Amino acid sequence: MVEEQEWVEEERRLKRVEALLQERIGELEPLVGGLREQASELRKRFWEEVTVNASTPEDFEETFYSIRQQEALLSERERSHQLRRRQWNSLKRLAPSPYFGRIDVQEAGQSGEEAIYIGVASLLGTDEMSFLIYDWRTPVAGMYYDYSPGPCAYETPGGERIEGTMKRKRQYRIRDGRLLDVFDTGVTIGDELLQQVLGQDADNRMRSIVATIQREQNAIIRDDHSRLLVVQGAAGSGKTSAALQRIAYLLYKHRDRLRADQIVLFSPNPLFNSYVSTVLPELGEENMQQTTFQEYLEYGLGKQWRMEDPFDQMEYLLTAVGEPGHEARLAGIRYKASEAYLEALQGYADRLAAEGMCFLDLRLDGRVLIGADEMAARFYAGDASVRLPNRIALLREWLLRRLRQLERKEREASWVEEELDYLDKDQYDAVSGELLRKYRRDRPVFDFTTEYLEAYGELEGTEQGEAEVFDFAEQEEELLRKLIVHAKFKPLRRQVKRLAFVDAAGLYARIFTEETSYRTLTGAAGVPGHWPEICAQTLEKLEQGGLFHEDATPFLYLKELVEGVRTNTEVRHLFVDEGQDYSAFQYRFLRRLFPRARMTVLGDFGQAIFAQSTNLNEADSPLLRLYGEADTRIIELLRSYRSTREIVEFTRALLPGGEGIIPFDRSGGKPCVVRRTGAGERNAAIAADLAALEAAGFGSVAVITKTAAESREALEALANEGREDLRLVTKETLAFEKGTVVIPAYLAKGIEFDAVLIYNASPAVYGRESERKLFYTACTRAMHRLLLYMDGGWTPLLDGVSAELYESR
Ligand SMILES: Nc1ncnc2c1ncn2[C@@H]1O[C@H](COP(=O)(O)OP(=O)(O)OP(=O)(O)O)[C@@H](O)[C@H]1O
Repeated sequence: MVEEQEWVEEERRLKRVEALLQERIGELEPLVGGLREQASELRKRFWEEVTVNASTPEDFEETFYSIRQQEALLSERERSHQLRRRQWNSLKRLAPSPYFGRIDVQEAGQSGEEAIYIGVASLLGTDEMSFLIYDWRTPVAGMYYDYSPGPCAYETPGGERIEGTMKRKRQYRIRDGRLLDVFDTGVTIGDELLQQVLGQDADNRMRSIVATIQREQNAIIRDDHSRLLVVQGAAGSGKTSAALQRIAYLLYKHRDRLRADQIVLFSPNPLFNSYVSTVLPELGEENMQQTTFQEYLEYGLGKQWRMEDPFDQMEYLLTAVGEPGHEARLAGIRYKASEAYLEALQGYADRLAAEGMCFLDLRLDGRVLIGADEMAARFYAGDASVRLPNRIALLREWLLRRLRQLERKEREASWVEEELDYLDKDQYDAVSGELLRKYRRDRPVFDFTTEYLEAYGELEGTEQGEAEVFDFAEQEEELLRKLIVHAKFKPLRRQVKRLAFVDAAGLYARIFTEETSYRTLTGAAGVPGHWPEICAQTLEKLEQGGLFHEDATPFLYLKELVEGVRTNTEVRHLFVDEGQDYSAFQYRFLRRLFPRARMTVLGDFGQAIFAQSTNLNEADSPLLRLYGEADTRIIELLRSYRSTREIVEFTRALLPGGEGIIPFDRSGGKPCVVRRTGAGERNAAIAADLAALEAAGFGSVAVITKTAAESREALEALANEGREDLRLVTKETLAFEKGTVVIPAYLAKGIEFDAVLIYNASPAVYGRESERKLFYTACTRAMHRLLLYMDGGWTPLLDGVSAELYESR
């Protein structure tokens, strides 16, 4: 707290700022409403104000200018409405808590010092020159996060370095215009304030953290130079928070050339999307585009594949341990995630330039019209130096031409005759009537035959009029034949245009059938262990029209090597959250997909629960190779903010190397290990604890299970204990809501709860070393309370944890 005199001054200043804010809001309010009405009125009356007359060239010109003038007026109104509205919005956002920080800085060579107040938007004084509040994203405000009192510096937008001395650093807590606290702070940004913020209950939405951004987080937010920024951060260290503030920063800094839709965030699941969706709007920015990798795969591969999603893959791996084929599947997943496999596919595609392309027959009612062999012959007769996708495009053009020829021939086929007979009168009339109408339009029809000939000639591509006089009925039949065949060939043409004549599945399947040729592809690296079994599993799945999750990206990649690459050059910034869950293969894929984007990857290898995970910051991480070390920056976050000190001390003991994780000093009870005999007693204990936690005011509580199957089991068991109100979260759940939920660990990733109850921490559930990270991920979701239940023995994963770090009951 500060001296009384200073408090009075701060209050006085706050009042002044507030008065100004209210005045500005009052001035803008009618304008914002008024302009919007004017613009919408103008839009409604757009055509009334325009004189439309096209009788003479002069009239036409006048009409043209009249439209242009209206258009210009409208867009000017709309622009100024948008600008005013933005100003008004930011003033409204400032009003309840205009600023949260202040630094007093004396620039080198200047005598006086300036008090720089920092808030979520800027506010100019009445002179329109001086800043009463600086937006937290301005360069000068950056010093607030980067320095403690003493020498400081910042870089102007022009790149000039300004040095000075920070004389004071102060924090405020202002709510609804009332000054609640003022702290002068030293090294870190107000531990007191952070204590208060972190001590609050979990929201059903992520919160903005601008007032308490820590120095190491600020480095992530304001990194302007790296092509690839990798953040390896412990659970709860603020990676997702920093990513969202970074997006807000980028949108502010590059506001004249970067739009929110040019930023894409890949998130772990749809539920997470809803969890983070309010942060940017709270900061006055639009949300970026959000997607999951799975969504992209579905878009890229279309609907014809029954694609396994990552959660089903995870369920299989967790539940089928020890079953035949499990190990091979795991080996397959790891191999298919690797750069070696990506390179093998490239080699395979290169070889296809000379031989081995697979095509699919084009068939009409089961009859081969153009055979795969014919296509292959045509394909390989072409110039071998032309790139594969271009050769496919040439083949496509050839196929379309061939189809046109075949279509013409087909008109004489007997099935057409039959179809003609089956045309009912209505269809008949409709078809011929439609045609005739088309060609008679705007013209009085005196000579039926001439009309007909014209239409016919046009369709045939021949000159009309040369032919002798036709019998109409005969011609009509010919025309109908043409239409019938044309309609019949339509799906074939569409198929060809969509390149469906390329047998992508066959090409992919080949890799798993020809071991010898495959070995030559992989060179010295050879194929992974369990190869014959991996082949059998993959082929079986493909034959069923399915695709394992681990095959989806490689399959799409191979398809694109052959058919042409899809890229998105609009996107400028790509954010990958839970980055440890992406494979080296997927990173290479993403880089190719967004060639003009900078990438920010945030993750925690301690939470690498998927089999294809990537270690983000180890010495030979594939991420370092992605853009090269010179263009890559790695930042490590070790301080964990989410959980109490006791929870962090407990959870870090679960991880080898976890000692490096530093808890933020916020106290709560120790984690509690509850041991009961038998599932019935365990469930009763959970139900009783849930009631106690809710009664204690914890609004967001999660019973975390290992799998979806266990979640269903828990839901039923707890319902039998009288808790029929619990909500089950599944991979289909789209919106995150407060309350008490039952959720599998892998869906709780990235999300937090006031209290977490580990449904069953017995060895039968968490018995394997490979489940350590999943267990760790589940436990680290807790902010204030962590309880673990077991019947019978302990999970061996707790063996290394000192008994001092938890309570037993
Ligand atoms: N500087 C900060 N000030 C206030 N709160 C913070 C700060 N940094 C992080 N937090 C809070 O800590 C919690 C964890 O943050 P976040 O979810 O961003 O961490 P994470 O590293 O993405 O975690 P995980 O990897 O476990 O999902 C959130 O409640 C967040 O608001």
